[in-house]
Amino acid sequence: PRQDGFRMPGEHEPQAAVWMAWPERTDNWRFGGKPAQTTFVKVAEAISQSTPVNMVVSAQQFENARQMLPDHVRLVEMSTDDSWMRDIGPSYVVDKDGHRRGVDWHFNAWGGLVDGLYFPWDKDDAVAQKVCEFHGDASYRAPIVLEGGSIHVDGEGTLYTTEECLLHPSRNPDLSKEDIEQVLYDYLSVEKVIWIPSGLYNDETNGHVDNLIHVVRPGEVVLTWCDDENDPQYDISRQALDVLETQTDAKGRKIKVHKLPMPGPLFISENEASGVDVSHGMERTPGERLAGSYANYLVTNDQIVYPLLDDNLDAEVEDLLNDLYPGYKVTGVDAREILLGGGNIHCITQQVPYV
Ligand SMILES: NCCCCCC(N)=O
Repeated sequence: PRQDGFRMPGEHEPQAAVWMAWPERTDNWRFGGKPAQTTFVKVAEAISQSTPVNMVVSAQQFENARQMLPDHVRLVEMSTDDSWMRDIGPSYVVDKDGHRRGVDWHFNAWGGLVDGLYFPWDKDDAVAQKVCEFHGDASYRAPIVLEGGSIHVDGEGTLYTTEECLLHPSRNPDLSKEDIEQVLYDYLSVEKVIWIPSGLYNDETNGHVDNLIHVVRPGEVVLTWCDDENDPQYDISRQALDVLETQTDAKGRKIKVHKLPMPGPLFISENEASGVDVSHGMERTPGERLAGSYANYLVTNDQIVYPLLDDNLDAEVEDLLNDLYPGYKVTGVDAREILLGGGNIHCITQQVPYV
């Protein structure tokens, strides 16, 4: 049903909790998921300085996760297929009277039987409703396949996404661009969708927008930028800039674009690839180009938690984020292990709005 009066708040708005899901899938996380688990602990510890963290974990990993995580991180036993809470969790909407509910998108592991990353994905597809159930919030099944990492909103009617992902035949092949826009209008109360042609080069999610841009505040975004005209990212980022600079947002504002340097380029090493079980959906071969992006950070209450990816650029990015987010705490976490799994800090987190 339409979410009349319910809108998806921006990530910069107050949050009650952030959800994550404990990594253990050995065909996505190398060496039995141990390095990734250590990284997830660091991300959870950083976020929990600003917002309570709930960590979904399997029964099998419960004891280990309990030992590795600080006591103030709450564990919730729940079945999943993998750990991408941005994509399998609910996209929360709120109304003016302090009510909230979750939009529960269909999930098909980033492409289903066309170019999905694993099979099956039914446990992941059930997570959004269970997260809402935990909070005693209603959830609404939306009539399209969509991952939360493929959309960014400003909370004031504008939604940013990529055509590469939302119009990919592996998601909703029977729906037109207009049909998909209508669902976004109906379920998130957005008034304008800004369609960026492609996402980050070689991103296995088919170019999720959260790996290319982030919304700093209404009317202002960061964009992953590359100045090497021989790099495939060069044209992709210029196409995105062209769209962002020629469109206006839902409130008629010109969009201010801040360039974030692209890390690397980064490639998976022999050692890193060797620790992953063989998989039919995910490429983890030595020399594979990694979809690294500093835009894949989480805004959570008074803190920015961003990925440390490239020794030559991390400090510059921290300065940029400090300039863009005055008054926020800016925390970097070494995110190489998350990147090896195909995403980053924004992809492994999902916020619940404070109402
Ligand atoms: N291997 C799966 C990678 C999923 C990345 C998720 C995201 N929101 O970018």
